[in-house]
Amino acid sequence: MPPVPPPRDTIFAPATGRGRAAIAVIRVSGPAADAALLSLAGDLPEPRRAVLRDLSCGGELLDQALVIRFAAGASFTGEDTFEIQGHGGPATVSALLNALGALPGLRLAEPGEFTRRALEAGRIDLLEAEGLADLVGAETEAQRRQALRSMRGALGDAAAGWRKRLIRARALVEAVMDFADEEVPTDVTPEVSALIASVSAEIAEALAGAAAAERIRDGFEVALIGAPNAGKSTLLNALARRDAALTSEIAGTTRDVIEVHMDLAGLPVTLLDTAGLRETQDPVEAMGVARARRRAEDADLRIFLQAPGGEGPPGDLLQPDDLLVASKSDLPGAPVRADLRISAATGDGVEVLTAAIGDRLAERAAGASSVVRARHRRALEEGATHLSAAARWLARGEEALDVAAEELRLSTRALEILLGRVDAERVLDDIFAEFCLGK
Ligand SMILES: Nc1nc2c(ncn2[C@@H]2O[C@H](COP(=O)(O)OP(=O)(O)OP(=O)(O)O)[C@@H](O)[C@H]2O)c(=O)[nH]1
Ligand SMILES: [K+]
Ligand SMILES: [Mg+2]
Repeated sequence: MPPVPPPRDTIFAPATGRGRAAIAVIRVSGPAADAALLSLAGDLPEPRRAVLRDLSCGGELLDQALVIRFAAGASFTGEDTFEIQGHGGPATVSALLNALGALPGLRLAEPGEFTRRALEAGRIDLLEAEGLADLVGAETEAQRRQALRSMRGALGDAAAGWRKRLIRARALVEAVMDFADEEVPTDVTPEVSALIASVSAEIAEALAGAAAAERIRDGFEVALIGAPNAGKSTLLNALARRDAALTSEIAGTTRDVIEVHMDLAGLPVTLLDTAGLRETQDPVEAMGVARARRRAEDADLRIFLQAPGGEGPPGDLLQPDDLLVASKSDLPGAPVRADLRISAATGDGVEVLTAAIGDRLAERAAGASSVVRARHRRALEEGATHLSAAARWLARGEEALDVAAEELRLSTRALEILLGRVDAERVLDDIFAEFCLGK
């Protein structure tokens, strides 16, 4: 006899954020959900109907709340589920959570556990779960749009289509192999080659937009660089609208890289304030300068600041798209070669600079594909590698058909890993660690 699976816990968690609020939503899912609702509300309402109920525990009234019940098979998790839309005060939420925790078979959910159950029940697939995690975490407009596309299956649909074509390609190759010594009815090589070429081209196109998509998800890095006292930290504070970095008239004030996260024209941006670039005998400042160079090199965009009479741009750090900014435009001094002029002290030109940064990043963001995670990119790169190997073996003719078929199988497998149809367990913990409680 197969071992009997242990009875599944019924899980509950607040689905809305902590703190004072008009309404808090608490979600409950699992086999004991109906019994729990019956005990709290005194009856079992019809599914998918919002009903007002007095919720009590041991004769004590806890809240008057809206309750919605979802039956197994017609809920997000696939299980019996109900939601309480109660009053949002922290004490009310605590009282409801305590009451739920005291009921038999109920326990607090782990982060992401509702979504995990939805995935296990086949209500959503791995890529949709990832999109959902991104949507819950989305802080800017570009992230919201991208996550919503992921959640609605943008990459999943494409990958499923590629997989189908590659399975056909492999079936064709294997059919020829089965005819080994007989007359092959038709030459299938042109169709197989065409299938491989078209899928390869589409994967290559998706991969070309991966870097931009990953940036939209994780944020673009923009580094402020320049000589000491160019006004980098003062500009950072002006852009962040808060005192994020120390500023002073002493050259070499900033040492560590200071990061400020912000929403710039709908795009997620991490601004980096860095140590002023110069030769220095001070070992700690020298470490700061080395760090500044490293981070500036890795950043998506560099803003080089030059104050009147200040040092010009270093030839080795700047790239064609970077911005040259003349700083402290309120001060007299010989004009320097620059894309624009700003004064962080008066605020002059700061908005123009923000717009220029936004334009440059928006141009890059426009090239984004639906390959939003490193996991997706690696799976597609692997698939593409096996596809080009398959194409090479196919070109060798009949004696290499079995190797070509094997390479086609491996590329299909890479797509299945992407889709979460194989090997999903391995990535689940990473994905669900990102979720907040109650999702
Ligand atoms: N007049 C004027 N002074 C400025 C402006 N921006 C910064 N300053 C002054 O210039 C000095 C240096 O500014 P910081 O922001 O510390 O310069 P920094 O580039 O971060 O310097 P390090 O961290 O030492 O590399 C401070 O005294 C600022 O008040 C500006 O737009 N106009
Ligand atoms: K300074
Ligand atoms: Mg500074």
